Amino acid sequence: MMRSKLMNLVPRAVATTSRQMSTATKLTTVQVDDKTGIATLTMNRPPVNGLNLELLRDIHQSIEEIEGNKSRGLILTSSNPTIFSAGLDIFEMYKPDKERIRAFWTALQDVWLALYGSSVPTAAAINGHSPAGGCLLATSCEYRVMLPKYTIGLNETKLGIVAPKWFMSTFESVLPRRLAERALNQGRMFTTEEALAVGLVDEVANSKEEAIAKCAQFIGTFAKVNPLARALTKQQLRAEELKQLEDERVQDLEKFIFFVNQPAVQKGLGIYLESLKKKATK
Ligand SMILES: CCCCC/C=C/C(=O)SCCNC(=O)CCNC(=O)[C@H](O)C(C)(C)COP(=O)(O)OP(=O)(O)OC[C@H]1O[C@@H](n2cnc3c(N)ncnc32)[C@H](O)[C@@H]1OP(=O)(O)O
Repeated sequence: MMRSKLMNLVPRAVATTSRQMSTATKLTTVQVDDKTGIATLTMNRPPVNGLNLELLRDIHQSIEEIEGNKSRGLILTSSNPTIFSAGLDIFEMYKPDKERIRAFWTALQDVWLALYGSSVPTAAAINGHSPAGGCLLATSCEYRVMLPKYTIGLNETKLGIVAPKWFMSTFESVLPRRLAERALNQGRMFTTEEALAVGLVDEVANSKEEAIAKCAQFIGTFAKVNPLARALTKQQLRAEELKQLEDERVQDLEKFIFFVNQPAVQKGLGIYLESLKKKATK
């Protein structure tokens, strides 16, 4: 999959303005800085950037667009001032529609394969909370800059659900194995400060603009590196995890469908949704 993307790695000419590649009618926007050639992909699904089918499809399309336009890098961020992404939209999994839930999980697989396997350098400007699926998106990138006083982590066990293997291996590609295992079992959410201390994020910034600038600086470190050599190196390092999901996509989908339809899981998701609603009315 990544091999075809490598064809796009011919350096592009740089101009001095920024241009909008996607329209705001979608749940994502892509803005390319023509000075740096770096694309910023912004998630924009109020209220919390819950990853539903449509947002996942738009994220996937935007990543493909960025790959196709020979951008020099991809920065993932959110238009919400306090939330990067609340993770998977629980309404997609609670009392699910039979057809839609299959499309939903397939779209999530597509996004992960495209982002984790992206041929361009990737960074996340984490400008708010980033639980579960939000953490998956951030850790699929090569670099993370986070704003203070937010939280990030894979909290699935706290919801009574189990993160699939590829969520775990993405997490483990960033954190030491022992720490990743403990955090996954605990469903631990790290504060920005804790995330920085353990290496779950690389830097802290005081504003979204600063976070984006730091991400761009990281991407800039590859300016003098041959893009094809860099992409092939990244591809080799990530090949095992990517191949595992590519080979087991159907089984992964069936496993998810079986799991999510278990009465105990449905009950747990219902209780969790109620607790989120109660929190909102307090
Ligand atoms: C079965 C196998 C699957 C394995 C993989 C699963 C991966 C996942 O991603 S599961 C989802 C995990 N996500 C969470 O646990 C996050 C839950 N949300 C929160 O913790 C908070 O909402 C917040 C920190 C993200 C934001 O807090 P705050 O700014 O205070 O906003 P509210 O809590 O008031 O939320 C506003 C609004 O949005 C609804 N909502 C929040 N998160 C989700 C979500 N993930 N899915 C659907 N809806 C969500 C929340 O209920 C509020 O709704 P209203 O009360 O109707 O306004």
